Amino acid sequence: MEQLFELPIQTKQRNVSSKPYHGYLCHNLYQSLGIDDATVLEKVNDFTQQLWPIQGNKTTSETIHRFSEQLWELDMMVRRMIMESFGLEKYIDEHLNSTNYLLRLMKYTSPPDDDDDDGLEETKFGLRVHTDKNILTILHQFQVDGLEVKTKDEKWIKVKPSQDSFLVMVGDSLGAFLNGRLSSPYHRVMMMGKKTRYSTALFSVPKTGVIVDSPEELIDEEHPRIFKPYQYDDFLQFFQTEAGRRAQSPFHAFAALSNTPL
Ligand SMILES: O=C(O)CCC(=O)C(=O)O
Ligand SMILES: [Fe+2]
Repeated sequence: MEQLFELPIQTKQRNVSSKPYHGYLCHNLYQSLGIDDATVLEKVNDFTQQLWPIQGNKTTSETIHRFSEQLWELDMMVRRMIMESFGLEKYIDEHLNSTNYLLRLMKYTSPPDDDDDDGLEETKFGLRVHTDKNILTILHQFQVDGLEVKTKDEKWIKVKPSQDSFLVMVGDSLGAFLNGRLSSPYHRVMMMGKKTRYSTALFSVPKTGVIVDSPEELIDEEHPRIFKPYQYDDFLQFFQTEAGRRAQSPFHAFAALSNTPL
């Protein structure tokens, strides 16, 4: 991670993707590199080739690929368990095959010194409050904490850093697929101390063209359909619009069939 982020900004900016928000991102304390289809070695090689055009970087490619493959296994295991717990066995294969994987490597620098307390919160945001838009996210924060998750009763929980544990987070698209049986939690990153923070996230993302729709087993009189069927890329497009960016819950603004916030 250190080696990647030490590269000059012009180099990191060569990490581009055809999908919005899938390449290099940089704002305030946050920087992030994105690797589309990180479970496919050739695609990881394309990424390292973007950064090191002459000879690529075999060691980095292999490390990223091995890491992604193991997280991919975990992602599939968790999704399988979730589907089984809702009696959706017959959809498991189709569901597991309906996603690609985006790996994000993230670096957060420590906030500037600020002795007076005014406006302090603002400067400490590593990542603003959001829900993930995809299916499932497998997060890892290595040594420095910062990730906070909001509970249903509106309390912020700090996630303790751990070298050997991962956090599994439900995304909007899994919530929609399950007709609201699980919901995507709001979360954010707050940078408090003086240390640089590194984290990683593997996102399972609906493939282009796949319609995210709830199985009929999850829809009945007691559980009416909450979201319209949609294509993930259309949601990303919406998120790029003014209305999408301004909405408190962009996903709700895009796909909810009723106006009552969840
Ligand atoms: O860095 C983290 O721990 C969280 C990252 C995150 O929430 C995201 O990339 O969606
Ligand atoms: Fe997130």
